[in-house]
Amino acid sequence: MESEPVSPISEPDMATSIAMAMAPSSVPSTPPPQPHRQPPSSPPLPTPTILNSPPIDLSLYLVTSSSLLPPGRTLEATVEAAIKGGVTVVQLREKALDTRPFIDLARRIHAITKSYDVPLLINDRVDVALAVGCEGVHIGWDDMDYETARRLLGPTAIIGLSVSSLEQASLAAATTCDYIGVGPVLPTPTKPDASSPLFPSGVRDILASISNTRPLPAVAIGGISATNVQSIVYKSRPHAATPISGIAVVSAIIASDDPESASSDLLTRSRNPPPWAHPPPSQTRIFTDFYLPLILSHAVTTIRTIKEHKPLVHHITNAVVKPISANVTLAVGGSPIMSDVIDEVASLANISPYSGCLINMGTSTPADKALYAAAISENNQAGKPVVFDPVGAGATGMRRDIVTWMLREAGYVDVIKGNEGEIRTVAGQGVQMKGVDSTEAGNLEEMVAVVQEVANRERNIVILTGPVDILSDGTRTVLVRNGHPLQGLITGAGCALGSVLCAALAVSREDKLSSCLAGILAYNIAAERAVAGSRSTITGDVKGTRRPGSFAAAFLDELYEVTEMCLRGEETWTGAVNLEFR
Ligand SMILES: Cc1ncc(COP(=O)(O)OP(=O)(O)O)c(N)n1
Ligand SMILES: Cc1ncsc1CCOP(=O)(O)O
Repeated sequence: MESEPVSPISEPDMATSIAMAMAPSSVPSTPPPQPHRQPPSSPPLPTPTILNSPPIDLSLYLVTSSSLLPPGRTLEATVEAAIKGGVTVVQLREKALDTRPFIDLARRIHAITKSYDVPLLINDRVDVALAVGCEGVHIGWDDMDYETARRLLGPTAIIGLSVSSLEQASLAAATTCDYIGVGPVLPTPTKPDASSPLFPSGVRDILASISNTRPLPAVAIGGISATNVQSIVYKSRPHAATPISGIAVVSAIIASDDPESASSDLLTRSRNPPPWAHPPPSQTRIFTDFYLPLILSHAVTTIRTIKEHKPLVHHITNAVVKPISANVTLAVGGSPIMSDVIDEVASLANISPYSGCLINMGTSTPADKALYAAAISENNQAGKPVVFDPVGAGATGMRRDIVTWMLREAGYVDVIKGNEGEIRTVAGQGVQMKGVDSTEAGNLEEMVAVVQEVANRERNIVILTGPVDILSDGTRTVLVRNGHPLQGLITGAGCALGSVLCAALAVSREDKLSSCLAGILAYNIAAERAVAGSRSTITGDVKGTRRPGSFAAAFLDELYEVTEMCLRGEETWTGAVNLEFR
């Protein structure tokens, strides 16, 4: 923001400044003709001025749209309630209004915003801003060009520009605009003519692209609601550049029956770091061979903590894998519950300090989206982990749509676990899968890159399971070469790993990658021990197996044995680990 005071613009001056601005800046302009005036329809208004505004607080930016008001509510009452709830900027965006009623409405709204010291900006219409004397405008690339708007409004008016691409970001950074509105973040019915959604990772790329030239204050806009705001703010945060300064919303406030609470809820959620946030990379365990003993010792502690706290694992999963998932959860010390009832998700998310939710879309239908959204939202709010297994993600268009919706709109998932085809689908690669088995056999280096890319995009943990399991949080990556091919012959062995990951995260969330690694190591080494045979601490027998039926039972036994060892503080089983750090 520039801080020079500006002299009030009187009406004749306004006409002069419009004419000057329209003329090429190098050509001296002749005095404009006196504009034709209509008789005022109401008593004369005070001379309009563009105020000398203090630096703008973009935390919660309300954009209006009277057409979305609930029946019986006025825009004036909604704006006032929203300001009481914490709105820090108001933009009047009334596409259907002609100039006269637009100016009249703007004057009424300005009287309210001024009394709360909240800036009022006008969407698109520099003439309306000048007529009303409010604090500025928001303009897009089809509206009046920035330089002209600035010349008309003066140096201290607030002018925001829309940014929907890297190119527009660089054009905006070359101006002296005060902020940018970056969006649409998500698809939104409020602006049907909007360009393609950027999603949080696109917002992040835009912020990063201007961070070295002019790191402009930015608000994210488009499809933001109470359920996704924390996830959007979190995922759109660049690692090494200025984050967004706030969020801009239309329907989440304007269409609400209680705009004051809707606003205060949005503000609180957008300001508070989400309970599921990762610590920054600088505060997480270093993953190198040198630290292997520490990493393994942490794995043992994590598993022991599962046994001690018996976390509740709420499974929203497919019928095929429910028995093995429940048995695996019990073997590692967790407490399984299978429930697909939407009314239960809030209670289950809050029933115990140690719980988590596993969403496995093995037999999903679009009707399950409401259940998934509620489960994610409740667990996000409770700070409980959500593990997502996009089973068969690439098999059909319906599954691809559910995955896309889950990751973009439903909230935050801490872990995405899948086979190669599923993770490639999540990455946006058009993989056609047969049934729910992975059909691709890409090279390892490329798969590592895909896992890292998705983890970085989603700001979470991504696990690709296969002959080599690849885990990444976007910064640290581990390859696990433990496990046995017989795991692939047991229905649900892949899905039930999700139960262990969820149990591990339910008891230990400070370093989610380490917790997931603990779960995978115990799981895969149990499989190896089931094949090789180990001495039972109960019967003293040593019995290995090479056949799937007996493997299923032996695997469960070994999972129990390995996790019981952890409870006793024994680390010997970790001698079998075969890890590679990237
Ligand atoms: C804060 C904010 N950001 C972006 C927009 C979109 O503006 P624009 O591209 O001019 O589209 P319309 O709003 O005119 O449809 C905005 N209004 N506010
Ligand atoms: C004006 C605008 N610009 C980009 S998206 C959008 C509309 C946002 O509306 P909502 O908050 O209801 O999704």
